Amino acid sequence: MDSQSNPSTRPVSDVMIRFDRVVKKFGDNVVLRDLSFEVEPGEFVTLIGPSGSGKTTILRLLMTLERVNGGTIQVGEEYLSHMEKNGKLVPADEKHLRKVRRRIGMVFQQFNLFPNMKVLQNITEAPIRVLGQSRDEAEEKARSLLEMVGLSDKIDAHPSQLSGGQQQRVAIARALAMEPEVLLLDEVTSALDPELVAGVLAVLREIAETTDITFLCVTHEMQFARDVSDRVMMFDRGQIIEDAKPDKLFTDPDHERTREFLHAVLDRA
Ligand SMILES: Nc1ncnc2c1ncn2[C@@H]1O[C@H](COP(=O)(O)OP(=O)(O)OP(=O)(O)O)[C@@H](O)[C@H]1O
Repeated sequence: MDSQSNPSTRPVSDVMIRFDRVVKKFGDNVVLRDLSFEVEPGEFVTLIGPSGSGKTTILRLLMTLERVNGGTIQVGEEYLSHMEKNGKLVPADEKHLRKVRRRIGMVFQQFNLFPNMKVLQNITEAPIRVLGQSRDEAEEKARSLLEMVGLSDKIDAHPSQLSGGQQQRVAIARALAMEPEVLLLDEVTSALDPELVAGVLAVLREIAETTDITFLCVTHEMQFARDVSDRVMMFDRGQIIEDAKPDKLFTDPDHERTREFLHAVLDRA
């Protein structure tokens, strides 16, 4: 068996995210069935698939908002559900979970900004409280991030004074301020008016191209997925049925379900 086909024998330094035979159930509903996949450091991987197939569940497991019912998840060399103690794997405690969680940022469909804080404070709050940065350091970083997302002039605005697209760009800046190694994107444009989508996608594209952050992205924006992803995984009924480079998957998929899904999505667009 080559090392590619057996995730558990590959050196961990090659892998930023590893799901190894993960099972996730909600009651009798088995959402993920022995799911295994890996994402390399710096890769941009997109998950596509029908509604309800378990894509968001994958991201929520990585954020430790859900727990696995079987199998293991690793971020870099660290397990989410377990930690190493005296050479043995034991169940993770809260401190360990916080440490792993800190490596991961997430941007949601709903921007979830703090409504009572101005844009600047929305971005500096967590770096000051969680990373222990000084206010000056956090504000300097926030200013450069706001420039990156094209919102330098909104630094003193409140979220309610911004468009949805601008709020989402603040949410992206806020996630980046925590210096994540992994950024999870969950349908980040689906709550936006169509004319605001391009601005948000352009920002994400720039971040993907100019940083070494590892991305795991769930989206229905097929053109974006095709342009930005290193790999696209087609997900159906709790399993990856196809995992390929975007040009291959979008033009010549191997699996009939992928073909049907792409037709359905592109017909709707
Ligand atoms: N907290 C929960 N309790 C019970 N069932 C849940 C919960 N979260 C998700 N599910 C179920 O798990 C399945 C997968 O949901 P998930 O949100 O991961 O799918 P998805 O592929 O992201 O779908 P969509 O594209 O519609 O967001 C669905 O059947 C859903 O009803």
